[in-house]
Amino acid sequence: MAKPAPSIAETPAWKALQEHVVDIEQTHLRDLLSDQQRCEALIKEDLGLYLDLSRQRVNQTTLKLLMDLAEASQLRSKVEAMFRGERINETEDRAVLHVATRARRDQVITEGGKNVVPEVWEVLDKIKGFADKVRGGGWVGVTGKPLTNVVAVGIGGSFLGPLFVHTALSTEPRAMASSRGRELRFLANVDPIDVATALQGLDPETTLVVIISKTFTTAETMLNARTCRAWLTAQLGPESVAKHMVAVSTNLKLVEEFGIDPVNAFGFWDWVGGRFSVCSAVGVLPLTLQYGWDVMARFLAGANAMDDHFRNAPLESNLPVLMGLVSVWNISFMGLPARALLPYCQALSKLAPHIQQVSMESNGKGVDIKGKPLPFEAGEIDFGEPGTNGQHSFYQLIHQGRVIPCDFIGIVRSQQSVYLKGETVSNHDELMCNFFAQATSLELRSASVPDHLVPHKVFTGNRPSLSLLLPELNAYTVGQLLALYEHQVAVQGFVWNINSFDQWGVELGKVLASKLRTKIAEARTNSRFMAGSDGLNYSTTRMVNKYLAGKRQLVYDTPKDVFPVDLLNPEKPAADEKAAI
Ligand SMILES: O=P(O)(O)OC[C@H]1O[C@](O)(CO)[C@@H](O)[C@@H]1O
Repeated sequence: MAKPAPSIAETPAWKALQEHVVDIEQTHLRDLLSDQQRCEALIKEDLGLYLDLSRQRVNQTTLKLLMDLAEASQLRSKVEAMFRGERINETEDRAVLHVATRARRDQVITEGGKNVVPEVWEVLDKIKGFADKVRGGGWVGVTGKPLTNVVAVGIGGSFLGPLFVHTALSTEPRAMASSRGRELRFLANVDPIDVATALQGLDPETTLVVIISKTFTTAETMLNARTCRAWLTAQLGPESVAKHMVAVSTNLKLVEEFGIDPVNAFGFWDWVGGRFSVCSAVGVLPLTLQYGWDVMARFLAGANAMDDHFRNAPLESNLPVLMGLVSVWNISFMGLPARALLPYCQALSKLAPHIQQVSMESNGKGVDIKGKPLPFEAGEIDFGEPGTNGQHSFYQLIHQGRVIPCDFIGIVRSQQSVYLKGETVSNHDELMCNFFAQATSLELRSASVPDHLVPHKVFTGNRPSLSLLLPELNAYTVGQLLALYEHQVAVQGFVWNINSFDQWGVELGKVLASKLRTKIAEARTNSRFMAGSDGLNYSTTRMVNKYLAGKRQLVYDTPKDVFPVDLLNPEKPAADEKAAI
């Protein structure tokens, strides 16, 4: 039997980095920053992006050792295997080809020996054709009105990426112009409050509902889909589904069973992971309906440019590779498992929620790709908020509490320019002053204060961060940014030798929720509280009974086969309240 490959942690490259930590710990970041040559070596410019890694606790030796680690982990060949369509998602026996969803029409990317790019473009052309019709009034609702509102129903990867891109574009002048008079909303949470938020004020006659689910089995999405269907049909009749509901899925059979004409379904493939699916119909359909094809074509081109860079640029100047290796350094060697994503741009307010899923669902793993327990902790704890809001929230901890590596993201030209007469600087310059100041203040050590306040006011500094400057935030650069972070996460996983493309950890919760659904339905149907014999532990049984007793009635009213219109009408009491009156 072949001897199992040694863990990456047993390689000389890993051990050399462990030993190197001692050297770095002796050097304060302020001193590292005084070496201009070092700084130059750590500032990279490509594709119009400016990446400054000089505020990381690394020197040229660290970089060299990280390159050795890349070599030891066979990073290059793993990246190639991904682009070549090999089944690197071993536990699901799937290729990982989200890069194909933004391939140029003339590119060749194969899966199972077949070029998949023509199929990708078939769907993109279908999206363009459909969106042009809806936007141009060639596709109207059952009552003949144009469909100006879109509600995208989906969760996780079928929600967070599209929301991130929508938020990034909704204030961009060109995208704003092309979306005038249109509205795009999202419905993700199975909480009926989210239904109310998503549908409130919308007229079903002018609303198109897009159900987005890779599997078309996700419980939350399917209940929300049925709820939206009930909302539409209650007011427009069952025939409205054909005109007001379309779907995005890999499971076209279930789409049809749901009642959506397969002609109005937009497919994708099992080789696109949910959290990497923004550039498939998952994101491109709702976003093209909102912004038009030209905008979305630029978004795809931006992501594609970053893919080319990731595949071809030398490791030493490869932006996602460098970001990935530096984060592995922070997490696995410097003992800094968290990272704050701090865009100085309100339009990037949904970057952190999206990257949380991309990163934490991908790399939150405890075993290597062959199933062997990892001798180190993989994964990164990601969180973030746009500056300057974050400064007035959690930055205190970042400055004087725990050490959290920060990604500062700044934009050279704002989407929205304001410069008031009498002000020293423009509003955007004011924002960017904070961007520059925050990165600098994390590196400094200062103590010029009265003695008794020294312990409180001292900044130990020496806190790593990176800065990324984008020339502007438009569809193209949003595509670049998305792909940059997707690939950074892949680099981490390749180095740790884990499978970044499965997500078995989220399955148990789904199974238990389903079991509880059955139990709660039984309790309500039979008008009885749960007993210890119901297969749930004491704690759960007690809390569920508290919940059941807390409702105004243990047993439901007869369920409604139409949407409770009063949910969206504050004038009328809700159904539960009526029952209690
Ligand atoms: O698109 P689907 O199949 O509804 O899945 C939604 C999400 O659920 C997950 O499987 C787990 O939460 C994600 O990976 C996925 O993005």
